[in-house]
Amino acid sequence: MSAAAAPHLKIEQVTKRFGETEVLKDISLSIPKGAFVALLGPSGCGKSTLLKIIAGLEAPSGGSVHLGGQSLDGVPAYKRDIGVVFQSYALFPHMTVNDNVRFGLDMRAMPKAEAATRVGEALELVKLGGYGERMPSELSGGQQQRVALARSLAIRPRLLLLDEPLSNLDAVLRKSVRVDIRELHERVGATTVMVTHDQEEAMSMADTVAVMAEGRILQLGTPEAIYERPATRFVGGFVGNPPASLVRALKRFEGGWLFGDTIWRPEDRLAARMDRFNRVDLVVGLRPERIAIVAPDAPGALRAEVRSSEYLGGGRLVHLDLGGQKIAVEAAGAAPKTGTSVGLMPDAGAVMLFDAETGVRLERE
Ligand SMILES: Nc1ncnc2c1ncn2[C@@H]1O[C@H](COP(=O)(O)OP(=O)(O)OP(=O)(O)O)[C@@H](O)[C@H]1O
Repeated sequence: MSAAAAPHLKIEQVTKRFGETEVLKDISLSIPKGAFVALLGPSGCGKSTLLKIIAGLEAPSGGSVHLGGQSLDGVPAYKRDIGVVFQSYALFPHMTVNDNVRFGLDMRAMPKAEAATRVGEALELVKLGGYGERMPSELSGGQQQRVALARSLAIRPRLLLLDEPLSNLDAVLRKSVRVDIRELHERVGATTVMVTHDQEEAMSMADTVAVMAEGRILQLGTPEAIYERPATRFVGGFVGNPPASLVRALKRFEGGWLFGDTIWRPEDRLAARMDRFNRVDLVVGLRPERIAIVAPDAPGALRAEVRSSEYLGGGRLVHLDLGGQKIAVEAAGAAPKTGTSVGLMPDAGAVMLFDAETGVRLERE
């Protein structure tokens, strides 16, 4: 491998135990220079622990971490040249914005004039030039988070780690800071690893997403790949807003599948796909935005009963009962009446088929 192609951050077979509990199980991940990677997973899956191991705030039980080709084994956190932004922005309340941003530079005993230039540059980067003399209490939550980012960037880190950077912000600010951080990444190109449990954040900000569960990486890929081709039922049911509905189907006869107490005869091409696996039991993943509501007796439609609907501004999310299983469908126009039967016509190309036992997606490329 040429030096240029070597990964900037390389995590190899990292494990972590706390007493008897193994919270990270054989994690390997290679991240090229300039990438923005999100570690996405539910609470407790080990993503913060992995971030702390990279930062040097926790030691791994096994495996290794290399940055820029150099082993970080035994290198203390402050010597790693890694910038970390935590969810609580942890600004010093009694210090001005300038002094907060300069903090890491003072720790490195940088000459005053050079430090002042760096502070100015970092505040410009986060669009807070002119705010240097303010106290943190005179800034909004989003601005405070940007000061925390500037503080991390001022040291020109080899790696930027973001631990749930938006979770202390309200819903509106969260969306604008999300765009700010992404645009900052486009301009600065700092290699970034962000931890989040919010799939929308991960999918919209990062260019590579690592979906984690129970101490393992289940899938690593672009947001598009993870959305279009989830490796497992867990990933399909975790990403997407709202995520895919996962319904269990039992084969009744060639071309006829039972969902609870409802028989479905999918259109020929889809029926052939489903029959091909010669299984009696499948989990079918259906994306709410890839299903049309049609007449209940339309050929190839699934029959379901409307339970409720939510108005979402641009459309509605209709919740239905499919032979005792839940399914959600995005619909434009008026809400279908609760209690009525409708037909659901999935876009055959977007139907995902999973092994009911292992959860692994069938038809993997
Ligand atoms: N210092 C510790 N001692 C013992 N157990 C710990 C310690 N730190 C974390 N754990 C446990 O390790 C598991 C993973 O924790 P971690 O914080 O990495 O998860 P997470 O995916 O970041 O979750 P969250 O989003 O809730 O922070 C959890 O079960 C947690 O209780």
